[in-house]
Amino acid sequence: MWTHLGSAIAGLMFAWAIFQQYFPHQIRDHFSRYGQKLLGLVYPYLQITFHEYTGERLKRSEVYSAIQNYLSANSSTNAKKLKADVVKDNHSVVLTMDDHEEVTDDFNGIKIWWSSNKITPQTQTFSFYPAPEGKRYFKLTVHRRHRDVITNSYIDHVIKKGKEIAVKNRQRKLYTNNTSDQWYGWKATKWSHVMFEHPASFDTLAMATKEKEGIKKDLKKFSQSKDYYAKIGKPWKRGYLLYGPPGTGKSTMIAAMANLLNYDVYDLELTTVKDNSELRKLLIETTSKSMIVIEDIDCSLDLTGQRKPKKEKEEDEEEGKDPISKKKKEEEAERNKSSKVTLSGLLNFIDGIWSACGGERIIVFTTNYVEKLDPALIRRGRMDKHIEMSYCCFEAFKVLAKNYLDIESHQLFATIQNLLEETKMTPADIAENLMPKSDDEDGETCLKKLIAALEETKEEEARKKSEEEAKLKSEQEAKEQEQPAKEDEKVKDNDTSKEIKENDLISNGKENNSI
Ligand SMILES: Nc1ncnc2c1ncn2[C@@H]1O[C@H](COP(=O)(O)OP(=O)(O)OP(=O)(O)O)[C@@H](O)[C@H]1O
Ligand SMILES: [Mg+2]
Repeated sequence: MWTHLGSAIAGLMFAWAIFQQYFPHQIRDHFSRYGQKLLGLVYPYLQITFHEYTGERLKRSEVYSAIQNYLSANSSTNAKKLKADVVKDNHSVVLTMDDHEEVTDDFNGIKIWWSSNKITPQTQTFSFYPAPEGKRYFKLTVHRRHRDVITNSYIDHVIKKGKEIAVKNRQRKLYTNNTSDQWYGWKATKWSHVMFEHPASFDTLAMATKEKEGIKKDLKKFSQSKDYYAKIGKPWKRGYLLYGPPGTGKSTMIAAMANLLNYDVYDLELTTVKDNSELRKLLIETTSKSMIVIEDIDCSLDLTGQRKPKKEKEEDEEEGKDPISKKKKEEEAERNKSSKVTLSGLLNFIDGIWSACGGERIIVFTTNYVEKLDPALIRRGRMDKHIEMSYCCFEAFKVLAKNYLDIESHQLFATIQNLLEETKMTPADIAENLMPKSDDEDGETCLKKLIAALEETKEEEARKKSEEEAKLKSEQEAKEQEQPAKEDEKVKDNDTSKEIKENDLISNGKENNSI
């Protein structure tokens, strides 16, 4: 019976195809409605299509991408024709279904057919531009009696699994913003990117264990709190302020954070952003699961909203000598004249309505001078967590010794611990000393080298301290010497003014008498 029904359907479909091809469209239109209905009565299958591009702005459909990922995982054993895409460090190859291929899937015993299709546009005119790509879509076919299972749970299952596969396959990116004159023309992009391949992790980050664990916990909690943020009615984002002297690991920490959460990084150079509206356009283009980083925020924007290019002082010295750098500097100054990213613009970006688009974002500011920042910029709620990156403590040193020398304990550690408590050395300097410079430098030699460097720093600090104390003392003495001299002058001044007053009185009296 099923074979008869099958051939009847095939016959009907064939007749339908002939009809579509040879009859004028007026007649076709007239019959098509009835034809579809008739076919619908006997055709026992349900078909659902998922197009690659949807909406007027031709945004690539997330559902389509998820299905593509899901099917790639299933189809490589199933489909006969596969397409190869190279992903992740250009090393691994992901196979996806080729156009016009069909695969089957099984969901709780239900058989589902998936086909990948492409509608190629028919262009008759000659054009210099490459022919537009066809419109791709996936078609799901299943028996009608499973309609509820498919629409209620199977499609959700496919999308969820597809997204998980995407996260696993994803090669993360490091974006930097382009200047707006690069935003126009062919292939205009607001952000350029390279693959994000920084090796830093929380394991290799040198800092006190308790603090480190606290930050890791905070980040993990944030990334799993989608529902919580929705419940309290706040956009799903969190601000981090990293502050501390140069070389204490602020940039390293950002890389470790991105690696922990598997996020992209948008490194926003504010000095090249013309105004608030440009800033908004840039940020709207950022995707979720990302970190937006503004390094050295104190150099990028001053409190009045006037822009200051980075490393201005260093360039000033060079500028006089070199005509090229002078020209560059003039151009930069010209650009900055028209730059109007203001503090309020930046605050809007942090907590404005549109900053919530997409969600799951971490905003990080770094600075060497936290005291220079406007309190409005860093108040809790905007920069939710303030992290001080400071000079190397013993716990941080132990991480570095393990990373650089594979040493977890050593008799010299006690000396190093004492010295670290008495001196201020950044993890960057410690790391530099611990790194073997030649093959014959073993772990112990490097530790001794570090001890020597720490002792030198300690002496230097002591010398500076005593110099400062001597300076303070001499200033104090100078002040004290000035004091009696001033008081003498005051007394003298008082005497003279008394004399003048007395003289005035005498002369006034004379005048009065004369009247
Ligand atoms: N806490 C740390 N843990 C591990 N390595 C560190 C740490 N701090 C510094 N380093 C090492 O020192 C180098 C410089 O550190 P990093 O660039 O992170 O410092 P920074 O605080 O961002 O400095 P700046 O304020 O100048 O930007 C890094 O490449 C890293 O190797
Ligand atoms: Mg840095």
